[in-house]
Formats: sequence, structure tokens, C-alpha cells
Amino acid sequence: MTAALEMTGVCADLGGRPVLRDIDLRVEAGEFAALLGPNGAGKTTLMRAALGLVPLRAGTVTTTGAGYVPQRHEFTWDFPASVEEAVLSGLVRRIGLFRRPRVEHWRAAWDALDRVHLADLRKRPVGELSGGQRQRVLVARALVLSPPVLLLDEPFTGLDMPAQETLTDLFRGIATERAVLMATHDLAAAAYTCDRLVLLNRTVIADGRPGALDDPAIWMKTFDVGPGSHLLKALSLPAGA
Ligand SMILES: Nc1ncnc2c1ncn2[C@@H]1O[C@H](COP(=O)(O)OP(=O)(O)OP(=O)(O)O)[C@@H](O)[C@H]1O
Repeated sequence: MTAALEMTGVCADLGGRPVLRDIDLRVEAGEFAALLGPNGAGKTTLMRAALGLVPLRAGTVTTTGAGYVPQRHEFTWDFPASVEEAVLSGLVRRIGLFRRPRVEHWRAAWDALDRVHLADLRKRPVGELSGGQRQRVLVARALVLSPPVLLLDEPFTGLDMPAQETLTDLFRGIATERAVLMATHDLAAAAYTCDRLVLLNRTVIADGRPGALDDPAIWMKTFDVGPGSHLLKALSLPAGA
């Protein structure tokens, strides 16, 4: 099966320092994978490398198209745009910066809004939306190009449980048609909802089904914590040696 995203031997430096080392990662349509690691592990950099936004020192990235959902605070919400205009901005490279969108572009934006259950709010200014609704606008904006892989950068930050559950259901649905790779700090939720966990700390430390990653040592190595850490307790793993 052709991978939606394949990274082979990827090394990348930022500001003259190595950030990613020998990354081998392949995700396919139908997979909902979580990318887990501590602050500074390189999760965002890995996603940016997948998008071709970070120069590689070594290795290759192969994808037929990746959609990126940035962290919510990185988007300008006080800009006077409606929900449908914000989604349309995901097509700006296809439309051209100073050209008028055509009917097919609007249709793609409305289809994407339908997919995230926000069709009713399409004329609403984005600044008036709740955090959960904003997150769904960003997902629609990434889906508008129908990418084979959807990259989600910490989509749950600052959201309440019902909003997180709505989004999780949405992501699971999207992952039946595409590949979804989600960076998150919510380890327990990821272990519960994702098919696959990729543990990253500058390189891939472990990668597999949640049930298979039951060795406390790999979690201690990824998160640089000692035996008896709360992190192990939260994952219902035995204290490490
Ligand atoms: N533009 C940059 N120039 C130099 N170093 C950078 C740059 N962007 C990120 N870094 C460094 O690269 C490392 C990885 O950062 P990255 O944001 O990818 O980690 P992360 O796993 O997404 O972290 P977090 O969980 O905090 O979002 C960090 O040490 C960070 O300081």
C-alpha cells in the first residue's frame, strides 16, 4: 500500500542545532496515530519537515499532500473574516493570492465545513467562535485540499472534555479515509483513542499499538523521567526499574 506519508532517515537542524535525527516514519490511510514526546522533542519540527517547510540535512520525505492544523494560537482570530473565508484561505495557493475564488473553491470550502459540522456557522465572524469551533475551522481549512495525510498540532490544548470528545470523534472519522498524525501532550487520551503511538524525542524511540508499548523503560527514555513517575501511573504502567 502506498504510504500517505513516508519519512526515511530524516535529519534536520534548526539554528545550527540538530533537532531531528534518523526519523523513519510511515503512515497510511486508515491510521490514527499520536505523536508523543516532551516539550522540545521535535514534534512540530517533524510535522513542518513533512510539509517541506524545514530543510533536511539528510533523508527523504514522500507524500502526495499533507494538510496541517497549526496550534490554535498561531492563527489570527481577530481578523475580520467569516468562517467560510477562513476555510477558503486554505486554498490560497491554488486560487492565487489576488484572484477571486471560483464556484468550485467555495464548494470545496462548504464541503469541508460540512465535514466538521460547522455548515450552519459559515457566515459567522471567526472571532465570535468558541475554542472548539475554532479548532474545527482549522481542521476544515486543512481538509479543503483533500490531503492524504492530516497533521494535527496539539488540537486539544485549552479545550473542555466535551469539545475534546467531539474533536476525537471527528478525527477518528477522518482517519477512516486518510492518515491522521496528531501531536498531543494528553498521553492517556492518546493511548485510549489512537490506533498507534509514536514516541519521539529527537528520534523515534518506539512506535506501535498502545497495548504493545507497555514497557515503562521506553516511556522513561522518551520523557526523561525516573521510575515511579506520575507519567507511568497515569498510563497504568508499573514503576520502572
Ligand atoms: N526556528 C527555530 N530556530 C532554532 N531552534 C528552534 C526553532 N524552532 C524550534 N527550535 C528548537 O527545536 C527543538 C524542537 O522544537 P519543536 O517545537 O519541534 O518541539 P515540540 O516537540 O513540538 O515541543 P512542544 O511540545 O513544546 O510544542 C526545541 O529545542 C526548539 O527550541
